[in-house]
Amino acid sequence: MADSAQVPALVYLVTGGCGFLGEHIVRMLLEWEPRLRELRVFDLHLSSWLEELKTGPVQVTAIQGDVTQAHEVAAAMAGSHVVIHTAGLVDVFGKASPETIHKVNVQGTQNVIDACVQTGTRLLVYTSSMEVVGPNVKGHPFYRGNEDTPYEAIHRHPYPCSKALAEQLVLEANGRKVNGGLPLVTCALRPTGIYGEGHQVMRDFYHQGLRFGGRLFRAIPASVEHGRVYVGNVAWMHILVARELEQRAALMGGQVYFCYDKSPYKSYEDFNMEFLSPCGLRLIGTHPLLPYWLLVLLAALNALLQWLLRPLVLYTPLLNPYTLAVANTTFTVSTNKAQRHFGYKPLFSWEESRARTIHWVQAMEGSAW
Ligand SMILES: NC(=O)c1ccc[n+]([C@@H]2O[C@H](COP(=O)([O-])OP(=O)(O)OC[C@H]3O[C@@H](n4cnc5c(N)ncnc54)[C@H](O)[C@@H]3O)[C@@H](O)[C@H]2O)c1
Ligand SMILES: CC(C)CCC[C@@H](C)[C@H]1CC[C@H]2[C@@H]3[C@H](O)C=C4C[C@@H](O)CC[C@]4(C)[C@H]3CC[C@]12C
Repeated sequence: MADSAQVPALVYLVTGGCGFLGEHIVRMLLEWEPRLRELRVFDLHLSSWLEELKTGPVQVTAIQGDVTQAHEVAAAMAGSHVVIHTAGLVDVFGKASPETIHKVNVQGTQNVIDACVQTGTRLLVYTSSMEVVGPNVKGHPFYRGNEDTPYEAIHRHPYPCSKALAEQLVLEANGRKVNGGLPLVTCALRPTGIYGEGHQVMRDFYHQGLRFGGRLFRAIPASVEHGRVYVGNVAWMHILVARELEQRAALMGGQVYFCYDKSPYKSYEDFNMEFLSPCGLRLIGTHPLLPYWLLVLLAALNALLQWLLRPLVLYTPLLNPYTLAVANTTFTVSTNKAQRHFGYKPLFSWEESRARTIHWVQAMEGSAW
């Protein structure tokens, strides 16, 4: 790779670069990677904001493509030095079939690895997920654990299954010889629940609150901790890993890192209220308003309705047996592995992450603000 002197010589490829996380990675790379010569943004759906990025000093190349098509991935990758593979089908609501989720998340990742080998791209950073670990099907809590905390990772849902398989492929590919004879260096980042500007589920909660006259109703006990991390800090971790991976290949190659920052440990709903309260919404109840057994029943009913209605319409409510189990199981991380291995410190403080997210909610269309 090019010398670390500020010669803009590097070509980066970001798959899924138009998604929620991908957009933050793309914008941050342009701001924080002085060695960047060309940034290739590969996505199934290209966003219009890419156009405004094309006027800067770095060449931004938008590539409409599908990670499930090996030849498209290889063509996009030819001549690139680093690939950040963040494209994925994030579906825990039953919008896509299990086969499609597997195809995009697992076969798509295999195609990225194969393209690295074929084209001689040596550095691969993969966006994995906390869900590779848990919560598991038994609902065991993971309380402020780290990358070495023992936990029974057993999944049935297609999304965590696909992320676990894909992560395994990426880690196993570390050290494989790429075209030219040098070894591939890979590593996987595992964000917990990401929040921040552009977060679709936060948008959904906000609009649901507006429909209920500015009220949301507590469903999950406040004592259940759910790990959250600011999107800007997740993007920053990707940029640091990509930057350090070659120099620290022996230490970082084949490793996994949870994504973390200073966001507080709270329940999923209480955490959301950090942003939604200043935008005029209230969370009703200090305890869940419905007993848990009734929520389980409603979630099961939603699953049944989804199945019955599937021939007619796609019914994908937020509440289903899987989302209820994830929201209702403590899963939080406490680690400093990323700091020890590649000097990560969050770029955004909790106060700044919070302020930016609130500002985004307030600017949302239909906002009560
Ligand atoms: N959102 C979270 O809380 C969270 C948490 C942990 C991990 N992740 C992981 O982070 C990554 C990004 O997630 P996100 O929340 O930004 O999701 P997103 O849906 O906003 O972004 C995913 C992007 O991938 C693209 N994509 C999907 N299928 C594709 C295909 N076949 N070919 C090319 N591009 C395709 C989409 O068009 C989209 O732009 C995913 O891999 C996800 O598993 C997300
Ligand atoms: C029970 C209802 C009242 C609340 C439903 C909330 C539910 C939609 C939320 C809760 C937790 C969320 C997941 C969690 O933050 C982490 C991830 C990992 C990531 O890889 C993909 C997204 C996902 C699964 C979040 C999806 C939305 C969930 C389930």
